[in-house]
Amino acid sequence: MVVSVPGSFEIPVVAQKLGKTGAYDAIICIGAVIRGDTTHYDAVANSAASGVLSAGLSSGVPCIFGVLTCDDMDQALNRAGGKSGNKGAEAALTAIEMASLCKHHLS
Ligand SMILES: Nc1c(NC[C@H](O)[C@H](O)[C@H](O)CO)[nH]c(=O)[nH]c1=O
Ligand SMILES: CC(=O)[C@@H](O)COP(=O)(O)O
Repeated sequence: MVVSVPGSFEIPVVAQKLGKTGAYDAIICIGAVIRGDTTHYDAVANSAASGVLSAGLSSGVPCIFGVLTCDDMDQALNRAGGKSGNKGAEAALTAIEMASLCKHHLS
Protein backbone atom coordinates (compact mmCIF):
# COMPACT_ATOMS: atom_id res chain seq x y z
CA MET A 1 0.00 0.00 0.00
CA VAL A 2 1.19 3.55 -0.74
CA VAL A 3 0.20 6.33 1.65
CA SER A 4 0.95 9.95 0.72
CA VAL A 5 1.51 12.62 3.36
CA PRO A 6 1.77 16.43 3.00
CA GLY A 7 5.49 16.60 3.78
CA SER A 8 8.39 14.68 5.29
CA PHE A 9 7.58 16.04 8.72
CA GLU A 10 4.31 14.06 8.65
CA ILE A 11 5.92 10.73 7.72
CA PRO A 12 6.70 9.47 11.24
CA VAL A 13 3.20 9.60 12.73
CA VAL A 14 1.77 7.74 9.74
CA ALA A 15 4.62 5.21 9.74
CA GLN A 16 4.01 4.54 13.42
CA LYS A 17 0.29 4.06 12.92
CA LEU A 18 0.88 1.70 10.00
CA GLY A 19 3.45 -0.25 11.98
CA LYS A 20 1.11 -0.67 14.91
CA THR A 21 -1.62 -2.19 12.75
CA GLY A 22 0.54 -5.31 12.53
CA ALA A 23 -0.32 -5.63 8.85
CA TYR A 24 3.13 -4.80 7.47
CA ASP A 25 6.57 -6.42 7.69
CA ALA A 26 8.34 -3.15 6.92
CA ILE A 27 7.50 0.44 6.09
CA ILE A 28 9.54 2.39 3.54
CA CYS A 29 9.52 6.11 4.29
CA ILE A 30 10.29 8.12 1.17
CA GLY A 31 10.65 11.89 0.93
CA ALA A 32 12.90 14.73 -0.16
CA VAL A 33 13.76 17.70 2.01
CA ILE A 34 15.36 20.50 -0.02
CA ARG A 35 17.33 23.24 1.73
CA GLY A 36 15.76 26.70 1.55
CA ASP A 37 16.90 30.09 2.83
CA THR A 38 16.17 29.57 6.51
CA THR A 39 16.87 26.94 9.15
CA HIS A 40 13.49 25.30 8.50
CA TYR A 41 15.30 22.62 6.50
CA ASP A 42 17.16 21.39 9.58
CA ALA A 43 13.98 21.12 11.61
CA VAL A 44 12.15 19.13 8.94
CA ALA A 45 15.11 16.88 8.08
CA ASN A 46 16.04 16.15 11.70
CA SER A 47 12.43 15.56 12.70
CA ALA A 48 11.91 13.18 9.81
CA ALA A 49 15.05 11.21 10.71
CA SER A 50 14.44 10.94 14.43
CA GLY A 51 10.71 10.44 13.89
CA VAL A 52 11.18 7.52 11.50
CA LEU A 53 13.61 5.92 13.94
CA SER A 54 11.12 6.42 16.75
CA ALA A 55 8.27 4.98 14.65
CA GLY A 56 10.29 1.82 14.10
CA LEU A 57 11.26 1.47 17.74
CA SER A 58 7.77 2.09 19.11
CA SER A 59 5.95 -0.09 16.61
CA GLY A 60 8.53 -2.89 16.43
CA VAL A 61 8.25 -2.80 12.64
CA PRO A 62 11.31 -1.74 10.61
CA CYS A 63 10.74 1.79 9.31
CA ILE A 64 13.27 2.46 6.57
CA PHE A 65 14.68 5.97 6.21
CA GLY A 66 14.43 6.81 2.51
CA VAL A 67 14.16 10.56 2.96
CA LEU A 68 16.63 12.54 0.87
CA THR A 69 18.08 15.61 2.57
CA CYS A 70 19.58 17.76 -0.16
CA ASP A 71 20.96 21.21 -0.82
CA ASP A 72 19.06 21.53 -4.09
CA MET A 73 16.77 19.76 -6.55
CA ASP A 74 19.70 18.51 -8.65
CA GLN A 75 21.11 16.59 -5.71
CA ALA A 76 17.69 15.06 -5.09
CA LEU A 77 17.10 14.06 -8.72
CA ASN A 78 20.59 12.55 -8.95
CA ARG A 79 19.77 10.32 -5.99
CA ALA A 80 16.29 9.37 -7.23
CA GLY A 81 17.49 7.26 -10.14
CA GLY A 82 19.99 9.72 -11.60
CA LYS A 83 23.77 9.73 -11.72
CA SER A 84 24.18 9.25 -7.96
CA GLY A 85 22.09 6.10 -7.82
CA ASN A 86 18.60 5.36 -6.58
CA LYS A 87 18.07 5.76 -2.87
CA GLY A 88 14.49 4.56 -3.21
CA ALA A 89 15.69 1.23 -4.58
CA GLU A 90 18.25 1.01 -1.79
CA ALA A 91 15.50 1.65 0.74
CA ALA A 92 13.42 -1.16 -0.79
CA LEU A 93 16.32 -3.61 -0.47
CA THR A 94 16.88 -2.53 3.11
CA ALA A 95 13.20 -3.14 3.82
CA ILE A 96 13.41 -6.69 2.48
CA GLU A 97 16.57 -7.39 4.47
CA MET A 98 15.10 -6.02 7.69
CA ALA A 99 11.72 -7.72 7.23
CA SER A 100 13.46 -11.04 6.67
CA LEU A 101 15.77 -10.55 9.64
CA CYS A 102 12.91 -9.68 11.98
CA LYS A 103 10.56 -12.39 10.72
CA HIS A 104 12.92 -15.34 10.46
CA HIS A 105 15.63 -14.68 13.00
CA LEU A 106 14.27 -12.37 15.67
CA SER A 107 10.69 -13.49 16.23
N1 LIG B 1 10.12 22.15 2.55
C1 LIG B 1 9.89 20.80 2.57
C2 LIG B 1 8.86 20.25 3.35
N2 LIG B 1 8.12 21.06 4.11
C3 LIG B 1 6.85 20.68 4.67
C4 LIG B 1 6.95 19.93 5.99
O1 LIG B 1 7.37 18.58 5.77
C5 LIG B 1 5.59 19.88 6.68
O2 LIG B 1 4.67 19.29 5.82
C6 LIG B 1 5.09 21.23 7.15
O3 LIG B 1 6.04 21.87 7.94
C7 LIG B 1 3.77 21.08 7.95
O4 LIG B 1 3.98 20.29 9.12
N3 LIG B 1 8.65 18.90 3.35
C8 LIG B 1 9.43 18.09 2.59
O5 LIG B 1 9.22 16.86 2.59
N4 LIG B 1 10.43 18.61 1.83
C9 LIG B 1 10.69 19.95 1.81
O6 LIG B 1 11.64 20.37 1.09
C1 LIG C 1 12.69 22.27 4.10
C2 LIG C 1 11.86 23.47 3.99
O1 LIG C 1 10.77 23.53 4.51
C3 LIG C 1 12.44 24.59 3.22
O2 LIG C 1 12.38 24.32 1.86
C4 LIG C 1 11.88 25.91 3.60
O3 LIG C 1 12.45 26.92 2.82
P1 LIG C 1 12.84 28.35 3.50
O4 LIG C 1 13.92 28.05 4.53
O5 LIG C 1 13.35 29.15 2.33
O6 LIG C 1 11.60 28.89 4.12
